[in-house]
Amino acid sequence: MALRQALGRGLQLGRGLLLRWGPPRPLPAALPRLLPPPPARYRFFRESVSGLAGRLRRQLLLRGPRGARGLSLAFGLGLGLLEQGLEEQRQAASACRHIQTIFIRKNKPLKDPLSSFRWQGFKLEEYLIGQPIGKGCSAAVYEAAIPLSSNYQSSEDSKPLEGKSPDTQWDHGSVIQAAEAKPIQTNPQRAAFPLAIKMMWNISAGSSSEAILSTMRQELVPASGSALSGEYGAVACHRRPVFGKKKLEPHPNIIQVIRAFTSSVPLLPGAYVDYPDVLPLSLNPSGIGHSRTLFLVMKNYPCTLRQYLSERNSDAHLSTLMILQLLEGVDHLVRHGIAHRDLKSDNILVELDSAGCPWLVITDFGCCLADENIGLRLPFTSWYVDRGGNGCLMAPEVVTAIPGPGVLIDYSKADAWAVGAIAYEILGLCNPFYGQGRSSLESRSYQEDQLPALPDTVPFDVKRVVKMLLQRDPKKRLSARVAANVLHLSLWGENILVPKSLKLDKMTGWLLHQSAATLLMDGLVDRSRVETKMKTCFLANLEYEDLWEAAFLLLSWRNHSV
Ligand SMILES: Nc1ncnc2c1ncn2[C@@H]1O[C@H](COP(=O)(O)OP(=O)(O)OP(=O)(O)O)[C@@H](O)[C@H]1O
Repeated sequence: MALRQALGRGLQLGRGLLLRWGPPRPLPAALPRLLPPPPARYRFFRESVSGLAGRLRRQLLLRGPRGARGLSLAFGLGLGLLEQGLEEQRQAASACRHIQTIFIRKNKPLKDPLSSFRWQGFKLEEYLIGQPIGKGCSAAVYEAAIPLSSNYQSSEDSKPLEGKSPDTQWDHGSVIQAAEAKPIQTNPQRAAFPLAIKMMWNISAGSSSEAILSTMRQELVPASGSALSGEYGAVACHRRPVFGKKKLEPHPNIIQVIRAFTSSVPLLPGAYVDYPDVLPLSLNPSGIGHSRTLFLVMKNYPCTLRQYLSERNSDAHLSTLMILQLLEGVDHLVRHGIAHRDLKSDNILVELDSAGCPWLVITDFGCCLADENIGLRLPFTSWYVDRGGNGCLMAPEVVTAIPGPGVLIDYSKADAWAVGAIAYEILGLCNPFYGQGRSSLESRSYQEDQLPALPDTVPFDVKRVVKMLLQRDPKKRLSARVAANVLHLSLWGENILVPKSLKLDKMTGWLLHQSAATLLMDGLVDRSRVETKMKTCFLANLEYEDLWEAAFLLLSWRNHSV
């Protein structure tokens, strides 16, 4: 029954796609009812996809002013591309736009763990806080739950925050010392604590809510629309831009902060061992922290990318999917005029989808550049200007910049460079910019030919993408979008990437086929699969020029390698 409903929904959405290209040619209304018994299901599914894609293509052909004849013209790469009539290109661009419109709506993150607690979670007292999960330079992160949540199971390790004195509340001895020492959490533990609370250390923001929110505003960039609407932080939603600067639309590969509020600093497990100096006077007579600070509530992820990679060897396909997800996340940021500036494997969280594929989300926006006025071009007028977090993974154009009047640092490809460096870790090697000794490179001074060779098991296209992401010159470097498109085409577009026969109509047909298949997969199999999400991202960001650039690059690399 679920299968039928899903197929019905996929076909309905496909119909929506058809409607956009002209007079509807209705699909047989009885199609979902014709669903054959299980053994034939997948053949039927394949045929449905082909049929739907064929219909989509025919509608597109019929719609153009010059009709099908126009599209039958050869559309090649290189010179051939230049000779094409504008009309054909316009049609392809229009097909991309229409596909994009449909998939943008579908490119939503999964339900957050507090979606059924609309009016809850805006006060620290509502949470049950468990053990520390990790800490960085500016915060400690704890597992958490709202006690009434349906999936909460009481745990001996946790006690409610309210009504306990700091001294009796926690077992200070059972503290996990550092993020990297923590093994990947087991499922029962995470089921008891579906949330993670990040408690910022406040040593310079004062104790008023406004000052805290303003000073720590970068942390709020990935906050959802309702995250700040609680009374406790005394911040109304309409004032959000003052604190959050740019509003970032949700994305499957970007963390969602689902609640954010200020509160008094409580004594949490491990505080005296892990961060005694940043505690307020009331908790530690020699502490320099303020009594109030910012709390951010997120989904609790099982591990960071660093932890995941230290415990598992991923095959080439999974590794490519991981790099692709980071590129999709970075592209989303660039589109919103935001640079993360602190990408590293500790700032990427991982969970597994239902097929066991790692799902990556970029987190920790504390160092990001997200300014309405300057966008991605930071005036670098003195050494006091903050250039971001992670010195080792600072792109060459950022790390070598010299301040002066009128100097601007362009961050539009800086995060893409960091993805290139992290790709080494994903592909099973050490990050070339982390190591010590002679084998380590510095982003300030390395030459591209010094980059370590990637193993033979890494697909050729992936090797080229990594190399092109690590180009010193941002003009020669791939943008996150084009790099992502190259990987998408490499992963699922193999049959259209035939030199000399790459034609416009073939590409458009392939896109329509992918659209129909993704719509059906989304409803039919499991929408929380990484592969389906990635295809949705690809189709939601479809730009004709970027796609051709990616196809052209791929073919030219392959031609040169022969
Ligand atoms: N939502 C989450 N789910 C699970 N673990 C998390 C989550 N958020 C953070 N962590 C863990 O806490 C650690 C520290 O978090 P985070 O990087 O946000 O802190 P930070 O102080 O801002 O770090 P940095 O030193 O990079 O500025 C992470 O490396 C990770 O191990």
